[in-house]
Amino acid sequence: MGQCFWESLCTEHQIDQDGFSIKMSDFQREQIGVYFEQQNDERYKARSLLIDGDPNSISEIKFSCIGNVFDTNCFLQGQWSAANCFGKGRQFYELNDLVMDQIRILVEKSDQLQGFQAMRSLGGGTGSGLGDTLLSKIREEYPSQIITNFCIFPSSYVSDSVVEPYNCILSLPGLLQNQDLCFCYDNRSLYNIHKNVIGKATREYKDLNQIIQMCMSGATSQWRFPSQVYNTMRKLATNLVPFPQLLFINTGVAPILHREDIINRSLSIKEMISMLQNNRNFLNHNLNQNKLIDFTSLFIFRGTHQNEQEILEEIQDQQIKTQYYIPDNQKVYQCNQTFNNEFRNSALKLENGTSITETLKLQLSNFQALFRRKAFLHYGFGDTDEMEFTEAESYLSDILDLYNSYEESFYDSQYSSETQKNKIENKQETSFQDISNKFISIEFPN
Ligand SMILES: Nc1nc2c(ncn2[C@@H]2O[C@H](COP(=O)(O)OP(=O)(O)OP(=O)(O)O)[C@@H](O)[C@H]2O)c(=O)[nH]1
Repeated sequence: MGQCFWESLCTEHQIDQDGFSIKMSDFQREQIGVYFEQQNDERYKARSLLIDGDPNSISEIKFSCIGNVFDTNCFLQGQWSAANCFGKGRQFYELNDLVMDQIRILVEKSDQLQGFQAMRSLGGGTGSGLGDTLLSKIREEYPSQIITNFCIFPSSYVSDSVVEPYNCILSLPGLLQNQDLCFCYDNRSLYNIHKNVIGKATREYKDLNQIIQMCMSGATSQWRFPSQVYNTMRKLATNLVPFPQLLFINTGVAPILHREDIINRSLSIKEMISMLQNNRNFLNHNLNQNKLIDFTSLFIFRGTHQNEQEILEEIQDQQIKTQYYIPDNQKVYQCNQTFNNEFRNSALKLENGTSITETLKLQLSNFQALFRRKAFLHYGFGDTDEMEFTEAESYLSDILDLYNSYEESFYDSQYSSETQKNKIENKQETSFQDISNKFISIEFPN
């Protein structure tokens, strides 16, 4: 996932395998310092650390085509894997200090720190456990900085490890306490997208990651290229997260087609918006589409600039089914830089709303199916005791209740405003009063 992301960045900013710029345009250069640091020899180095318990996946990146874009100090690895266990991932004590030292060095090298971006999977022991420890250490040392997470949610469709729901749920309390924004990519939905939309049932990470690559490249494009809309991590986080703790972002992608079909195809805005209305194009599927509400959303269009007013009108026209909890909290950002320099145009919808709940509910029920039977606990979960399992379970249940209460309050307020409206209309008929402005009041739950 990390490799895909950095490959995209190198392609879109015209950086070659050794870190040299190849005909970089001013547009591509202007914000390049956000992700790359220019060395004295003109080469660009990624501002990144690659961390793992065991050396295998790190070696893969080190010897890949983008291996030279990373500084040798960026690769931080232990000697063994966390064996799919959250508690063991938290016990990589020797890595903690190493990583924090390198983070301090990277922070010192930056002129204007925007925040931290983490990429990890929640199903394995290292991504969940070590990720949890490191992010809480970062929060402790840099409390005012924004922390953005790009997380993969596990699925039995893709992985063979049965204890992944434990790791995922155990890592959620830390995620909610220490982070500001979390982009969620559900492996079950990614598998379904490949099977149902592209027509190729695959469990191969390289296939699943192609869609993730498009999402991550798009979601970070407003920081990487000159932009007026949410051009820092903080602006994106403050505008996409209206309620603390409801910080999970779902992503819709258009187009999702065979790569060969996409490259030479130009899609109209209307076609892309229509694709983004379809639940099948989201990285967290939710079948309960009619009842969903959006708190906030950002549409990102990549490719040739279009008239923004027309885009907004098209969104309004097509979004008959989507319900908005907060009025006017829907923004559009257009980026001339195309995805990977190969798509003519593409679009994303970053959405904070109740569509994410299906992924969370599924993880919770998979966790409960194991935990009720105390299954696999005898393998030992490192320093994690049963109380921590129970607390993590109730933490997520509370979050789901919160989503539910927002949904209910929205539909209650809609119902009461409908009743109000009917009353007003009845009154109009009899008294012929001119009521020009009708306001809909929205009640916020406690
Ligand atoms: N989509 C996608 N999922 C991945 C990828 N790599 C791992 N996963 C998923 O992430 C989970 C396991 O993560 P790993 O990265 O193998 O585990 P880890 O975090 O290194 O932890 P340990 O192996 O226990 O040390 C499983 O659910 C995998 O299906 C990837 O490149 N793409």
